[in-house]
Amino acid sequence: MVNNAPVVVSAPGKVLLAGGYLVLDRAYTGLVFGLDARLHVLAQPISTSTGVTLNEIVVNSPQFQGAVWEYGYRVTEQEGGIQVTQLRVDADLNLNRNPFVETTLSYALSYISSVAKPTITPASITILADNDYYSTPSDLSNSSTTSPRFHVFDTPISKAHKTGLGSSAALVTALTASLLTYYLPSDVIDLSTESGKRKLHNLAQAAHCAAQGKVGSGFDVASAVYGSCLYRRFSPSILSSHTEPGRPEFGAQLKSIVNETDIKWDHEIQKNAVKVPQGMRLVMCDVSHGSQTPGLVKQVLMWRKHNAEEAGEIWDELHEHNTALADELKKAAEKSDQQYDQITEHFRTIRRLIREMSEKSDVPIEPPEQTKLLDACDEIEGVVGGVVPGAGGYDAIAVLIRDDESTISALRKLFSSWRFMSSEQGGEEAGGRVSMLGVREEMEGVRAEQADAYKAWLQY
Ligand SMILES: Nc1ncnc2c1ncn2[C@@H]1O[C@H](COP(=O)(O)OP(=O)(O)O)[C@@H](O)[C@H]1O
Ligand SMILES: C[C@@](O)(CCOP(=O)(O)OP(=O)(O)O)CC(=O)O
Repeated sequence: MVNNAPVVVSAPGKVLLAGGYLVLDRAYTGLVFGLDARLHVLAQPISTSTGVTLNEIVVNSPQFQGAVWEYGYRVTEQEGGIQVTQLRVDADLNLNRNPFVETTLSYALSYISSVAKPTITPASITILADNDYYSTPSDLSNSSTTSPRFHVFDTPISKAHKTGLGSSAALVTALTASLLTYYLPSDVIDLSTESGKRKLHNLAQAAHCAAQGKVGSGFDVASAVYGSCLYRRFSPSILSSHTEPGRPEFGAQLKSIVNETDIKWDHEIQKNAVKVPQGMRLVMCDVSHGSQTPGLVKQVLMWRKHNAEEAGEIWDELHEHNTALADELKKAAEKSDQQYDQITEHFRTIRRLIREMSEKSDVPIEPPEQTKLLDACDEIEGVVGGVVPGAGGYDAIAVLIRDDESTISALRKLFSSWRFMSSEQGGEEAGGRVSMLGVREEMEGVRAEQADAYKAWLQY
């Protein structure tokens, strides 16, 4: 029996410490850490005083201006699932759409109505992002003022400066999880079990790929569900042949894909392979106004295609050190006499190989400005090693450090005077600042939260 009591689910952000690009290919794995910056999604019955029509789901993201999206929904014929339509869209149809929210609603509600026949009652959904997902003015000056739990920005979400922690994957995962928990009884899906998590993973990957309009490796959704892990991707063909929401058979096809009725998903999640030694932590640093690097993946893959042998050698060597890094971290976490020299060596080799890949492909994965910054971090006592995470470029660095005040304040001091010049931005004036985010690694993935802790956002 479903009681539609308020539900809150959170999912972590991510950093791909090792395995960028390689993880797109099933032959390789990615070392991904979940982060303690979470995206929280509240689902609750809608309060009728807002003049809600019969079948309506209202989603809002109260940290941003104008971030309210209202949707109508209806059951379609021929097992098409549930069709979701945005209501009251402005004259300019593109004006205020949120493709990640809209697609996730279509996918999750279609799945829900295909596995059981619950009444999809009107609901209010609230999205809250931990502060480190976006640069706030206090980050930019590296000051240590205490900020409210959920910072309210004076901009629309499209203008917020993202710090690259994977907000859309965490949002899609937490939204999917909260809808599943809100509408389905626990004997149909229970997210605290392995099989429940697996279904959540499959459904969130399907929704995230559809919303993005492309099939990435899925490491971000995987870590949002499972937390830190060594990840091997699923075969893209699993998601290549289903129809669109609202079309005949969509609901039935989605149910079969998510429940693995015909085809088994072949992703691999190794939770046990990933550890951080006690007394160490990851630090994420954001380069404000760093250039966007959307074309990197295309260019790297094109280079690999045309230089298969050369690329293959670099990728195999990189993979060896990526997995060795994970192994050494785990070993250091499991024994008491802690020696980090091997870990430092793997970081350095990984960086050398990434630079080689950058040069050969002519893609700025670890561009010279990032090399300078990472080298300067390496000089600090207590820094074990650092890399450009994920796809690299100018946006961020990730550093493994000894978790003590002296290392952290030495890094802060370094960043406080650092002016970042990317050649793409050109000239002295364009220097961005580097700021240390408050986030660190976290092992846990998706998590059911106590609704009481979100009282200020509950309608009753
Ligand atoms: N707090 C939020 N509230 C509502 N939507 C969000 C929020 N955070 C992210 N999103 C959705 O995710 C999109 C950002 O996704 P994307 O550009 O892929 O960035 P990221 O790399 O952080 O995942 C936003 O445009 C919005 O649609
Ligand atoms: C290149 C990649 O392997 C890693 C990209 O990692 P990022 O962390 O840079 O990704 P975004 O959050 O989308 O910016 C692509 C992939 O695995 O999908």
